[in-house]
Amino acid sequence: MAVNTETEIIYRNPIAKDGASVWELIRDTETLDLNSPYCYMLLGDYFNDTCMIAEHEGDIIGFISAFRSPRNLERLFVWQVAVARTHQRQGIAKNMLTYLLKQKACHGVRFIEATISPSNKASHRLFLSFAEERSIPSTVTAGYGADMFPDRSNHEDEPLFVIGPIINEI
Ligand SMILES: CC(=O)NCC[C@H](N)C(=O)O
Repeated sequence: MAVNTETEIIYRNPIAKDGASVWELIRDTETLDLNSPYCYMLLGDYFNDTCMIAEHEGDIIGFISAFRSPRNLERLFVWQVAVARTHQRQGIAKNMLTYLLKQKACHGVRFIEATISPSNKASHRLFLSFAEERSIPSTVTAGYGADMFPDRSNHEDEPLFVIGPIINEI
């Protein structure tokens, strides 16, 4: 059942204690690679300046994990974007990405990168519309091919989307 949440969403950076709830969110969306609960705790502890939570009535219903490339700080790699099934198609992912890019930790970011598998239609829509609405160029290259994943994992290709250069502040 979709929930109309136009006014009640809270956007904030995660903390380590959010790890278990984020893990449950990713598990329940069934579209992303499910990392360990420990991984989501680490993200909330060490990378939380470039991660974002969306919360509705105390429940975590959205999550973005990202980090700036250690080799090139102008590049923000967006690792995962997830919104609960009950809250999708309401602009929550775009709001999380917009709020994230306005964070002090993202000042100076000129390229947004992400790998998006063909079946991840929601992230396809998010990244391409985000770029189009701001007239920012976007490119797609090979990324991580299915053949890079373990045999029998049935993992899809993970093409690399790059949005940029971002000239003006988002
Ligand atoms: C943007 C996004 O959510 N990419 C997912 C990459 C990968 N399949 C994962 O789930 O970590």
